[in-house]
Amino acid sequence: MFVYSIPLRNRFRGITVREGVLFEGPAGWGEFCAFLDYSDSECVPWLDCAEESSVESWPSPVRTRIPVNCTVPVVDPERAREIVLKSGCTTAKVKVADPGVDLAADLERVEAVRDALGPQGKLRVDANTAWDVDTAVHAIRELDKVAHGLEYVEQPCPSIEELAAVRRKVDVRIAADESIRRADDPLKVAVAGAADLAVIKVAPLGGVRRALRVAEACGLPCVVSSAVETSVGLAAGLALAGALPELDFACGLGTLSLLDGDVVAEPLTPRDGWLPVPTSPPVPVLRDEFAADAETTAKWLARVDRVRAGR
Ligand SMILES: O=C(O)CCC(=O)C1=CC=C[C@@H](O)[C@@H]1C(=O)O
Ligand SMILES: [Mg+2]
Repeated sequence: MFVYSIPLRNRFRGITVREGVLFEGPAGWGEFCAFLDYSDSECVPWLDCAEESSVESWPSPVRTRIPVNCTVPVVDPERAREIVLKSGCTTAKVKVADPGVDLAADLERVEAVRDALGPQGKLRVDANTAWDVDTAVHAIRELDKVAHGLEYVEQPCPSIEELAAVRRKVDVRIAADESIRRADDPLKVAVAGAADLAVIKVAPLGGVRRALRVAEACGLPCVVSSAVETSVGLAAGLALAGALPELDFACGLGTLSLLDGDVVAEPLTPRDGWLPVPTSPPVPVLRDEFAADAETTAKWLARVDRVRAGR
């Protein structure tokens, strides 16, 4: 097992360093990198996903490449513009509503991203559960105006009931993320009519096969998005996107650029907004540069043991 620690280029989701474990099995390499705020029981599907990659081959893909969005963290407008232009992507996802950041700053960031994308580009935002219903309705209307049309808003509020209420009040499509990846039952969202789209992440859903079953059962158009993994974990997300019977939206898998390094020789960095669908996980080159220190290594190995023991 190799425990890695890679700095992020910009603070994202409250973290500045990404950590995780890579391990090899008969079918190749898997990555276990559940965020540290996930409890041991919430980590079980993440470990299942890593094990699927290392012991089983992935289902056959129905496409060879995946369109991806660039991901814009909560940065100033100039940096946001730079990220979009450098990415080569025609779809951008902008993070909004971070703690302590007001709507005016979000509006400026979104305006800069629209400017960089041009009128044809698609622009979506992700509020990561930050708003209540009234705040969401107000913010979405304002953001939609400066964006000259939002493609969708990801997880504006925490609960399914709130998502459904916002969805009834705004014209912008609602995508569910946390309501799927941190839910006891990922299908409740669709049943409640709370979202127009499902964001599916391969690790929290327990691997490619299980995520395909969730996609089919929820019956909503899907966007596959990453958990900010190295190329080893991203490959599983691409295998999922490659195997989905239908894929009508760019996926949030262009996240390698959020990390200041990677563990493979040929990183899964998008070219002109596309990533290839791999048929097996890439083999990492285990360099000292990204090896975690002894304390971090011990922490992750103990976490793997606890998660294994508890399932
Ligand atoms: O969807 C993307 O463009 C990139 C992935 C991404 O935004 C996320 C990955 C992992 C955790 C998150 O908080 C975040 C998300 O909420 O979608
Ligand atoms: Mg999200």
